[in-house]
Amino acid sequence: MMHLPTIISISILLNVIIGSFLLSLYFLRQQSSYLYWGSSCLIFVCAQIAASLRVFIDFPIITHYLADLFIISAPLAAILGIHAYSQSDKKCRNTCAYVLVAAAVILLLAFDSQFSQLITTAIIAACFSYAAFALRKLHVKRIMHLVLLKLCFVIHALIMVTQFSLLLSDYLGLLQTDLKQVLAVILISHIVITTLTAMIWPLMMFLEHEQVLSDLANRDSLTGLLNRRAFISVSNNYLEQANNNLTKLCALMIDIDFFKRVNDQHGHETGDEALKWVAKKIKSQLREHDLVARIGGEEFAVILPNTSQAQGEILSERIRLAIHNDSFVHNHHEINLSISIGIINHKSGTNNVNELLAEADKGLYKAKLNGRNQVVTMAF
Ligand SMILES: Nc1nc2c(ncn2[C@@H]2O[C@H](COP(=O)(O)OP(=O)(O)OP(=O)(O)O)[C@@H](O)[C@H]2O)c(=O)[nH]1
Repeated sequence: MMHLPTIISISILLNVIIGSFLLSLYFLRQQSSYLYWGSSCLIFVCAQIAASLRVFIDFPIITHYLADLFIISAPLAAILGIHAYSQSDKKCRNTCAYVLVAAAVILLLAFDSQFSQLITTAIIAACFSYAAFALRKLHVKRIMHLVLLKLCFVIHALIMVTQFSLLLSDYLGLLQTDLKQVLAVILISHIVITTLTAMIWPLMMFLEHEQVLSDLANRDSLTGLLNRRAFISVSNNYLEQANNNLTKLCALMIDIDFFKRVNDQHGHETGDEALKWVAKKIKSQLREHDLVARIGGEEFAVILPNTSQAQGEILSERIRLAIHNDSFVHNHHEINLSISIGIINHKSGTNNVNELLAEADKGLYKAKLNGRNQVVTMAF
């Protein structure tokens, strides 16, 4: 059997560290989800300290009543944290306050009886079930962390439902056995899983914000493709590798034909949707390690590593046909789009991707002059 005081001490320490970290993030970024989650960790610490005092003092208003209120407040604060992240915490704040006030009144009438434990357990079981449900509102890219968090809440809710059933059976005199051991195991699970939940949340938030910052710096916000700066930086690495390994690499410059007409005839919003559609079409024809970026208004660039000129031409033709043979449909309007492509195969020793793109651009210019909707290959 695990040593309960040791587990409580470790949990208090971890929750103090995580809670303080989240509160300092709140003061730095002024995002209330950090305030709620930080408070949730510190309230849970207060709950553990108040409940642990039962061994030393006989003062149930603190060791039972206050401890129970803290135990209920911790998941309520976590729920507010979830809603604050999806900016829907205003309505939820009142509901949480009502639950807390109702619990405070009911527990005041029964805080020194077995009944208080039943009420506390029922409320936190409901809180954890709701928290798992509320997570659906979070739009995060790291699904794995979200699944883990949901799992923690669901397991926690199940543990609390088990405790509630045992306590109720005992209260009604249906059980002949001593519940002490089982309740101790449930208590340990409650402490461990709360601490685990407190650890997953900041990790998920941290990685999520890193992703947002990285996207802001490296991605085109309309299409989600790389922007010019990130594209040039990664392409130069690809070029260096191609030179070192003596492998072939192709660069493509792609431009949508007569795109001004799309904007003029259907409006800028339709033009934006058309850009997204073309970006998707281009990406759908590429391999995972090919690079694609939107480097200008209606201009895209592609780098194909480990690709010979013949392979690059086949792929360019595939991209062109994917757009030419399909129609972009928006607001019930069917719009036929086409693209022109300039392609160049790199010459060993070329170490600046801008040189390659300039050559591919010459091919693109020729394709436009020749009547558009075609691929033109350039050679060094
Ligand atoms: N909707 C939308 N339009 C854009 C964006 N960036 C550039 N454009 C438009 O793209 C059009 C580009 O037009 P042009 O450079 O004249 O070329 P084009 O009409 O595509 O003709 P060719 O390239 O010669 O075939 C302009 O009307 C720009 O306003 C954007 O982010 N969204």
